[in-house]
Amino acid sequence: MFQDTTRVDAVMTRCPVIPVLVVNDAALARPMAEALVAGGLTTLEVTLRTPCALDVIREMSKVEGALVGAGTVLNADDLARSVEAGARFIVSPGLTEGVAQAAVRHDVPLLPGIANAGDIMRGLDLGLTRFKFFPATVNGGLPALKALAAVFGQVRFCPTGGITEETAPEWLAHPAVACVGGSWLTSGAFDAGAIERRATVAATLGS
Ligand SMILES: O=C(O)C(=O)C[C@H](O)[C@H](O)COP(=O)(O)O
Repeated sequence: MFQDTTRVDAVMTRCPVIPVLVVNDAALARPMAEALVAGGLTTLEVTLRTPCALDVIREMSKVEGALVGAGTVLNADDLARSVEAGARFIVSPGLTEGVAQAAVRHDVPLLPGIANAGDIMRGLDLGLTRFKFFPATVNGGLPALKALAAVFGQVRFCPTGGITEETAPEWLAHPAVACVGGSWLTSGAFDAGAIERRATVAATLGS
């Protein structure tokens, strides 16, 4: 299997931060996406962790400038439903052959989660070189990523899990880190102004 690295890189390098979104109310999808895009974050990961997630993907995809993908994709069915709803990239917490094959079948960029060297080696065997490092902070943090990056020179990462506005810059400073993911942009009660302000800060991190 072969992954078109250029397409995954296009997803990973648009913005330094990918907001990881858990949206419980589809009515909030558009205003939330608009606030993030207004702040400069245009790559949006909608987790399939709420019943309305596919509707959220549909709604957010209507926002001009937004590149909307699906997160928490656990199997080939999740992936197919996400693509059908309009997801333009797929993020999974771990790496399975089923999800990797489905991404090739549906011709959609995939960012699968890895946690160790063995995961990365299985990914390389499947033709993958771009991974989400998950859960990043509890999994050894930046020292662990540095150790993995030293071995796998061709690999690029999107660390996710436990990263904050304060800690994102130290991750982004590592050359193997293309972007980071995080839920801090939209945490708390919905507040479009606060989301836009946080996005504005996040959009310039690492530059
Ligand atoms: O559902 C997924 O696939 C995930 O990516 C899990 C978490 O939503 C992210 O790891 C965000 O973690 P925090 O920024 O620490 O809240």
